[in-house]
Amino acid sequence: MYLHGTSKINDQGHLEIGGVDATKLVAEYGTPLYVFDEALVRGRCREFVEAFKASGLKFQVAYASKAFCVMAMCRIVDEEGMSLDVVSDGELYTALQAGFPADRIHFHGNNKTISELEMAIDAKIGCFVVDNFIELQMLNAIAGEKRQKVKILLRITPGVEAHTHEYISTGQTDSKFGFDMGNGSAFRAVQEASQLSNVELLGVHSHIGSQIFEVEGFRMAAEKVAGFAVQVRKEIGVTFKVINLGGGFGIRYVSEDSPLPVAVYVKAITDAIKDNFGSNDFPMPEIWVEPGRSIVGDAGTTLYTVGTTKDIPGVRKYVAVDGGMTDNPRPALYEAVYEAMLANRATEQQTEVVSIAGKCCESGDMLIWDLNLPKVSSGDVLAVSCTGAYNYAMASNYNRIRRPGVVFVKDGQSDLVVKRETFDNIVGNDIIPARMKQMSETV
Ligand SMILES: Cc1ncc(COP(=O)(O)O)c(C=O)c1O
Ligand SMILES: N[C@@H](CCCC[NH3+])C(=O)O
Repeated sequence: MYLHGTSKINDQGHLEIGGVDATKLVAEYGTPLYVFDEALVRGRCREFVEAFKASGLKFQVAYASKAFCVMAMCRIVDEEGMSLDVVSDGELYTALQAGFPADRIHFHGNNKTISELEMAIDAKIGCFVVDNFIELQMLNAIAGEKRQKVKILLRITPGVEAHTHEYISTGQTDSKFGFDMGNGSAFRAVQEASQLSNVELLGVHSHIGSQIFEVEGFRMAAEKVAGFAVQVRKEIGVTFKVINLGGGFGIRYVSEDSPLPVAVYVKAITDAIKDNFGSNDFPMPEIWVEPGRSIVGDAGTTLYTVGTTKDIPGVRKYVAVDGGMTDNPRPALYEAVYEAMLANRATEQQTEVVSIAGKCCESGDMLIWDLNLPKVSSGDVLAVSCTGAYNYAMASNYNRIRRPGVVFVKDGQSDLVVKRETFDNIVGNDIIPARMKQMSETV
């Protein structure tokens, strides 16, 4: 398993993260457990901020909180001086409860409800990323009722899509998100927005995909957005002050993955903006990005306890852990691949190939296929790396399994930042109608 950030193997032959022995974390907090390497998270935030500073452009780095949104994470993002992107009232509420400055919050989403818009306007958030014409009119109307003028970006689909390792230039992009540039709706959206009295159009936003390993797609997107900006300035006299190029920067899930250093992605983006805008007699816009996975992905490790095994000679050995698709749905959803090791026997020779099964009542609940490990026993601690993004965030209570706790580790210290769910959490919202209580009492 690739050792990320501060992870290392200590003198006891155990995995250690943030200076804390994984077996100690298991003894203290139980399993499954999400463990975050806080120094790695902060380091990534700083890499983005420093790289943008080096460009000399005005910028905002907004952490895409959909990747992992809990109050302690919002505190880190605030302390690192970044902005925060939310996509629902739940994420907005989490940020506000954590004391995140509202004016650095950006609100995304293709179907924001009236109450979400009201909540965000009341909180005086920094920017709405408007996705469609209905939202644009709704936002203008609600802002008017509240006697406010709100800042917006328009989300446009520039016709560049990243399919992990390659990019396609599509004419009319088939996407549920945003205003299409190809069919003219992006242009109409700018016309419409610029005439509304309760919105201030700052510029446009585009997001081309996720887990991207090259810079080419960002360059293509910057080029197309710049072309659009120039056209808009010429034909309707509207000048974009902000260009947001979204997120999508790739991380190393498995040893074969080779993401670029953050500074390389950022330089490519800022160079593309400088090239395309500088050469078109256009005032240099502010550049915003929204990294999610690349801030938290490889900082997360999930610790599990090994339970049962099933050996089918000549076929496969299944090793079951006490979590699975409920805490990490990505293998089942996307065939995502992960690396893992025995955290309590990290230096032992790998002698068998096993497949890691979850505990859900579902054949598809497999975390890792064909993993080399030392001979595994019940009670061993399995550490799966790179589970920081879209794991806790997408966890579920399928089979009424309680969501794990989350711990931040740093400099030999561990802090619980999300408690493990309790049985009360599981039944807490259930209601037995009175007539059923009466029936059971009469039986
Ligand atoms: C609009 C938008 N911004 C930012 C992100 C964050 O992407 P990533 O986690 O790949 O950086 C996403 C998710 O893909 C997104 O849809
Ligand atoms: N949830 C996805 C990424 C979606 C990003 C949101 N636009 C994942 O786990 O990789």
